Amino acid sequence: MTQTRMLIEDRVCFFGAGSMAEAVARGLVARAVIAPGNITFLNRSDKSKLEDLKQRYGIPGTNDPVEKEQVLRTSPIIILAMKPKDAAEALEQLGKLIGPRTVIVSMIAGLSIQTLRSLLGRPEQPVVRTMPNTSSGIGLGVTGVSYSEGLSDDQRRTARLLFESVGIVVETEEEKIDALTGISGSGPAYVYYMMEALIEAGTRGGLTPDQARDMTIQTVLGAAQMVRQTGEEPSELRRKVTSPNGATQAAIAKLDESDFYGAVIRAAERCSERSAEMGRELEDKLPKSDQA
Ligand SMILES: NC(=O)C1=CN([C@@H]2O[C@H](COP(=O)(O)OP(=O)(O)OC[C@H]3O[C@@H](n4cnc5c(N)ncnc54)[C@H](OP(=O)(O)O)[C@@H]3O)[C@@H](O)[C@H]2O)C=CC1
Ligand SMILES: O=C(O)[C@@H]1CCC=N1
Repeated sequence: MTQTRMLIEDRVCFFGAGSMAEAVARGLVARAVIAPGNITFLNRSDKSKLEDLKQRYGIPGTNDPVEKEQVLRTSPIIILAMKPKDAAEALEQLGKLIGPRTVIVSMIAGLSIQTLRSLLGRPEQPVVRTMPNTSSGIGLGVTGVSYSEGLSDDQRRTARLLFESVGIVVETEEEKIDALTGISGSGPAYVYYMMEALIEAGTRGGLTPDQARDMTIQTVLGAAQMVRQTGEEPSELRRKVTSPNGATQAAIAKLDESDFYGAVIRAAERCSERSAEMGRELEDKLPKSDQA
């Protein structure tokens, strides 16, 4: 039997098997970018999660310390997918296992390339810092990407392909990744929050929960597609909904009373700031001599 050639033939390990690792891996497998057998999930304790991932996507995983070490030693691409609070310990372990050509792809919010390399104890390791979002799981992700020096063209291409296969990629200077986190990394949560409120308003108005949900989904999808397909600015499209002295104008006035527009901007800015703070908290774990 001939095997289909995949876009990525290298083995990829997700160091961490939570929401974000699952979203990216699910997209990669669904789009036949990489064979499930060439991916490995690693976690610490949650064996049932690994079994569930194996069943749903055919991707193997382990939380056995000896097997984990073996996978980390031999994977040419390792995607860091643990929470920032767990990163220092994991990177200290990882630094002792990898070779100089292993590509480390980090999805960890706030963690700079420099701090990451210092925590690994490998100042020249090829590193790709990314900020994806969970919509990668359905091929509609947005991923910000920054590269360290020392990556070959092939390594860059493969890293880019990992995320391009599950959405759009925005290559940017590393300083902009925290700002990007405030828009696209966390952005889905703001949209879901607004959807929660719309569903609640619908049910308060007498619609069934299912009706309110379906209407809210289609409204958000339709509005996003309108911006994309018409090429018009959101402000212009909003104007077209808003009849003078009509119902929308009354609704927008209510939003303005609560400074909705300002609140969204402040939320995105606070998110970016928090991302940078988390990075500094990780930097503080380094010996003083290694801190920037
Ligand atoms: N969720 C999101 O929308 C986004 C998240 N990110 C970033 O992605 C990263 C992961 O987030 P998320 O997926 O939400 O987190 P989750 O809590 O869902 O998953 C974290 C995973 O890391 C594992 N883990 C922690 N320490 C270790 C270790 N030493 N060895 C092996 N596995 C370990 C956990 O295993 P166990 O459960 O067994 O302890 C768990 O599987 C974070 O750094 C976050 O900043 C970036 C963009 C968007
Ligand atoms: O909440 C967090 O810290 C991560 C970063 C972007 C989305 N989730």
